[in-house]
Amino acid sequence: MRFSIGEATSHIKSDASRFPLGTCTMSIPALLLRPPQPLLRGLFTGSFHRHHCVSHSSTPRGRGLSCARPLKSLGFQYTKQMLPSNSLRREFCTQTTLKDYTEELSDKEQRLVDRLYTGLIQRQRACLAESITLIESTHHRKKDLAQVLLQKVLVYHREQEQLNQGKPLAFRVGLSGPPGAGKSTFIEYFGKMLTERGHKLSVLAVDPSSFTSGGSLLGDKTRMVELSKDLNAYIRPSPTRGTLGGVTRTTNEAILLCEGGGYDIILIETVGVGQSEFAVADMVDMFVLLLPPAGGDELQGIKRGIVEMADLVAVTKSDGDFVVPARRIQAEYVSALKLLRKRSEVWSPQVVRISAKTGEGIAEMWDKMRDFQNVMLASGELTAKRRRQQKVWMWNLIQDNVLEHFRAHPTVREQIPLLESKVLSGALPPGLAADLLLKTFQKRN
Ligand SMILES: Nc1nc2c(ncn2[C@@H]2O[C@H](COP(=O)(O)OP(=O)(O)OP(=O)(O)O)[C@@H](O)[C@H]2O)c(=O)[nH]1
Repeated sequence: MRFSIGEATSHIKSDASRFPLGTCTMSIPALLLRPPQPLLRGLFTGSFHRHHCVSHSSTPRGRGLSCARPLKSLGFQYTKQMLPSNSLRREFCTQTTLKDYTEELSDKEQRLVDRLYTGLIQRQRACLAESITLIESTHHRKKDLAQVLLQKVLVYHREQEQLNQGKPLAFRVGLSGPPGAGKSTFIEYFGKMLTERGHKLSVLAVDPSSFTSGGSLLGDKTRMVELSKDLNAYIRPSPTRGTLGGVTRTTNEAILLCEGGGYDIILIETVGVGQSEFAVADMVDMFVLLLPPAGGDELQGIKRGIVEMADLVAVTKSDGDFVVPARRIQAEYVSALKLLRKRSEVWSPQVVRISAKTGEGIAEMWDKMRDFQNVMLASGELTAKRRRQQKVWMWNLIQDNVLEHFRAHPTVREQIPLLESKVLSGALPPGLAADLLLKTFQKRN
């Protein structure tokens, strides 16, 4: 009896909620949400064909172990709890072969993926840049190729983490602050300090305005002139494609590529006035907020929620005439943070003062960041946080995908304007309109 991994992955997807966190170790690559055809085929060439998932009569039904090897070689790690019942295991393994419904990657495509992957893990910046461009592509075939590449990188990433005694390969830091807070001046100084200390730093700038303006303000290299010339630093704008899910997906995937490319500190920069920092906070180990030594008015744009997410607040420009206001802001935030709900058992958010002009406080700030990383790692909170983030990431992608499918459904699309106008005019309650649309969607699915 033959079974398909394609079916199996969709099974994992539909049953994800049945496997409680902690009973299974499974990375949830984006591909599970819309397994692209060439991806699946790309993954299963080689070992899959050799370990073809055929359940012979001698194989006890339900053991399902004949599929373990190919799955594992793809980076799907699981424990027995992932296959809790015989029937589930049977379903998992009783399908048609993947080969039957996937086409081959063309030689050219295979060569492209291989070249990017090899270049990436050999730490070639050009290959990293090209790989990120590939994952950002909206072209459907390129999106598929990107997923093949990502899955390869994910497997490599996991191997490297195992070699590193299970410790994360990189420290992921989110950095936010209002316009003019001094983010780029800080990153320039901080980045140089880190590369001089032997680190490899990647700066991914998430710029919500880039979608509408067509440009990338944060990723603009003129903002960090010195750092952009540094061979141990890589600066990259991360366009959002206008959706929160867009931020999550592209940036998350870019993080993975940067880590695969040997960068051990990943800085994700956002402007702290929109929604993107909330998405970014769900993909970093530590969230740092930069605040200028300014009065309430200038900080109006900063959302309260952002302060609550901060593990460290740095008051910038603490030099010259700004020292006094910087001290005042520091004291205000120390008091404010005390009132916030504790988010960690081992870490309380701190407030420091820095100057990227004089360099004062920046080495100390880095020490605090390392302290954070160490205590969070030692307590297990960092690992738990990363696991939670994987789940959030998965659900963000599901939400995005489901909504996209829903809106693209021909009958639903046809009915939306009418039902919307009825809701607007008060002729139909929103709940009923939603039910009607959902029923239409379900009927055709
Ligand atoms: N005195 C002083 N000025 C600073 C410091 N850091 C930045 N500035 C100044 O503050 C202004 C804004 O700095 P940027 O680094 O461009 O701020 P940003 O947060 O990147 O701004 P956006 O690019 O608009 O988001 C510039 O004029 C800097 O020269 C500092 O440590 N001390």
